[in-house]
Amino acid sequence: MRTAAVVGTGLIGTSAALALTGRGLTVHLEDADPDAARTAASLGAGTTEPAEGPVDLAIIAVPPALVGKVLADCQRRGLARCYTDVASVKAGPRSEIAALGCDTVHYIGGHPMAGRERSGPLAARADIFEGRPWVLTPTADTDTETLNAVLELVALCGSVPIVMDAEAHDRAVALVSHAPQLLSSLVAARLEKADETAIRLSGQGVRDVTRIAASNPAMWVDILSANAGAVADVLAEVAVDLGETVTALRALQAEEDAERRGGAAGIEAVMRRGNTGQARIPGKHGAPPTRYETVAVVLGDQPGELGRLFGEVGAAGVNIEDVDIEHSTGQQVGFVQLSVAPGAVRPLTATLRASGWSVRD
Ligand SMILES: NC(=O)C1=CN([C@@H]2O[C@H](COP(=O)(O)OP(=O)(O)OC[C@H]3O[C@@H](n4cnc5c(N)ncnc54)[C@H](O)[C@@H]3O)[C@@H](O)[C@H]2O)C=CC1
Ligand SMILES: O=C(O)C(=O)Cc1ccc(O)cc1
Repeated sequence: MRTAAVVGTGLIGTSAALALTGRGLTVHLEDADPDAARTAASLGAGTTEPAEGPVDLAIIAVPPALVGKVLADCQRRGLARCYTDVASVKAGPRSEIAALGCDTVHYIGGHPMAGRERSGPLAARADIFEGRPWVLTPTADTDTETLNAVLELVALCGSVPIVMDAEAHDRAVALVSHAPQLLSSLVAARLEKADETAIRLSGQGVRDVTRIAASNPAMWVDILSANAGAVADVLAEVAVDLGETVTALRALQAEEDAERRGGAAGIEAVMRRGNTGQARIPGKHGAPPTRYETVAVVLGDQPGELGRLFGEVGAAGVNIEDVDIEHSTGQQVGFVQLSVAPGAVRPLTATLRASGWSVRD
């Protein structure tokens, strides 16, 4: 594949375009909003000049409800030899594509399972897809050339292809993406009118749970409108669990010992089910979950400290698997949690302490 077109140069379109230009492809950028396409081009994502002939692959990166219409329009113009999209839901767009009479031989649905809580080209990054699943939903008649073109796109973006049926995809993302998005928003909504003194106490837990609550509401209305039933099914089950959890918490306040024990058992059960579910989430690159342990280092809030710390960890021959940085309100220090292989915790702690770092026990 040598040439591509990206139609819709928001977060996902521009990120894919950056990944492709980074690998030497020529990418033609289009957007209904010319400013978005110009911004993407200025970031190095490609050119706003139209292609002279059909490109190898067009990537349609517009809101889910517009995928059918935009695909039909691109095919009418003969923009590309093969087409894919990146919409977060797959069954609705597929029905629309069929209803509009699009060419489904040269089209394959796609959904990179990676994103950010921000929108627009300025939030784009070439590396957001690395190691992440990229779902492909071929139609019954998608041809091999189209499948190969999109497999090349997925490989160039560093993602892992997973072929799925569109309905199965939509049920899966209701569980792992769409319901979690709403639950994150619901937890964050509790903070809307909370007392400032309470908000100031926010630590890493509430930050982790509410990160995606910063997402763009308009985009999520589009996504949820196209998967409302499946998401409602998941949330109805959560509502049952919530009801039982509230009952267990009330029981914890009871006078009677037996009732309090029942409450504690209920809470323990929900925590244990959570432990089991959380442990099933795969680690980086879709690998089975790996248990890492953390080394927590206190860091002065000054330029270059993080780089110096990473340099020392690297020199000690330890691979950093993940990093979390926690700032304490009103203090000039932060805590850096380095996730490392369990066997590396003791030697790394000793090495860092020996060179003057403050490592928490
Ligand atoms: N944001 C995320 O984390 C993820 C989003 N997706 C999917 O990617 C697609 C794009 O989402 P984002 O990049 O986040 O949205 P975005 O809002 O950042 O970008 C969408 C772009 O499409 C353009 N657009 C709208 N109508 C158009 C038309 N008719 N022709 C050409 N351009 C048009 C808009 O002007 C905008 O620049 C959506 O289908 C979304 O479901 C997939 C994975 C993750
Ligand atoms: O930010 C995250 O963790 C996400 O999971 C973002 C995301 C949003 C929408 C998608 O269709 C896929 C991924």
